[in-house]
Amino acid sequence: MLDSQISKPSNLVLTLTLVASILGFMFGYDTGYISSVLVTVGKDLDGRYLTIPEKEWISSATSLGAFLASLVAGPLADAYGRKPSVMLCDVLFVTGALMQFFANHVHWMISGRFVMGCGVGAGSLLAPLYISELAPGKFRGRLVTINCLAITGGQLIAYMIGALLSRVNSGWRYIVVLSLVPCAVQFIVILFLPDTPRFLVMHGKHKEASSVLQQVYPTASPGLIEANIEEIAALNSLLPGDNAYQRLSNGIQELFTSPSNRRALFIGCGLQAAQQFVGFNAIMYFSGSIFEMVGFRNSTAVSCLTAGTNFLFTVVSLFIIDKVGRRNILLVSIPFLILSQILCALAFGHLTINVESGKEIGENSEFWAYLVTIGLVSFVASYATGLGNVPWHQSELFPQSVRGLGSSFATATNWFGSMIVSASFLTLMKSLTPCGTFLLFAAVTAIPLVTIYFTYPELGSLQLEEVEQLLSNGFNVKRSIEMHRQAISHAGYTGIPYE
Ligand SMILES: O[C@H]1[C@H](O)[C@@H](O)[C@H](O)[C@@H](O)[C@H]1O
Repeated sequence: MLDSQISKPSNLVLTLTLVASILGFMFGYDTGYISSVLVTVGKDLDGRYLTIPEKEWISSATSLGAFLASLVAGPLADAYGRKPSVMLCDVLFVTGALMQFFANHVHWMISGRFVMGCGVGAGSLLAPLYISELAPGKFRGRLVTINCLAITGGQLIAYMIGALLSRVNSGWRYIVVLSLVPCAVQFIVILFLPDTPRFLVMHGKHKEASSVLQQVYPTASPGLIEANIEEIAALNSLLPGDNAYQRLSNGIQELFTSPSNRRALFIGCGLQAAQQFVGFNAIMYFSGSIFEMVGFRNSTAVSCLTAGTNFLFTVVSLFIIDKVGRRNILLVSIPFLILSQILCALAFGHLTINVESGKEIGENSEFWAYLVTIGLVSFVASYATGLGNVPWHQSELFPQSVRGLGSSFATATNWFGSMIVSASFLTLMKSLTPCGTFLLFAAVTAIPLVTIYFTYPELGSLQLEEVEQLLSNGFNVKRSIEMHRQAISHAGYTGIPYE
């Protein structure tokens, strides 16, 4: 009802979306700069070149921290608030960045990446949660996706700065320290912003919650605002329990015992696992190293091509996703992803590469090096259009009572996958050869293609309660496609999933 009162998001909603999206930007920046750091760090740590396991540890420490933090971030945000949790992320970002900036030993660098990773993981859960709880239903889908743009935008900027500073002595330390700027901005601005109405109601602060809602819906009458507060309170009390711990354990029980929640969890975690196990972050974290191996002299600059493609196709995805549908976009983009992986494998098969030294060896033809580049760019483009974006719409899978918890599990699956891929990529390249590694990625990518075909219904145009109903007695893929078709042919449909 409240949604009909407004035609555009209020200033508070826009400001908060932008400020919360700094978490997405930090996610992108911190995971993005490692690609150039790995090739420019030289002998700055422990006075010698990094070994393969050290490189893998430096990149995967962030994913490990993020994995652990994403498990606790949901309950933490429920206990202490979204706002203090975001501020805690900033403290972790700053501590981690300073540890890396001053690092002279590999273990300090790894520890700094781990601490920073804790902030990245918690932030990857908090940003969509903060935005979706404050945003009016009819803008929610689009506002949440601004965070996805911030992630890939952060990665692109990290790559560009990496390329600019690649010839500067110890330039990598400046790339790291620059990340302090957005955190500081976020920490200061968020001090002046409120927590979400849902959190305030959860903690009995009804007066504060009404004042926030009034800023979200400036023209709504006090009566309507009151009714909304009661609605939020009723939804909050769906999960029984006298304290946060009891509600958490009841929530876990509900998530695993209700058939519709179990299916939602299967889809949410499955999509996030697919997003990572197709191997995309092997490119994101190691593209500098890959381009160096195939013989490009300015590998950090060439890497900007992949980060730029990722950003560009995320924009494309945002414009078409609601019309085309989440399911269709995946079913069309994943076959292109597989073809691109096979192309990379084929091209790598014609190059002589020493993964250990990270340098090109032998008489390699430029043709195959360019073909690797084309393969990688089309890998990134097909990924960004579908798998890079769709899994982050995870919160629409779960009913309000277990939304935070369900999203926590899905986010943790994402970081678990990211950790495994980044910790094993160079070892796989060495033991299976680059050709074998990309063939393995192609084989792995075929699994989600088949699974999505049989079990992922089209949810883009459904109301939240309809999602729960749809999943209650099966995956109902056919029915969901029919419902989506009807919704898009319906004149008033705007393509916003929560409307
Ligand atoms: O959605 C994001 C995005 O696609 C990033 O480029 C990628 O590095 C992340 O792992 C993913 O979660």
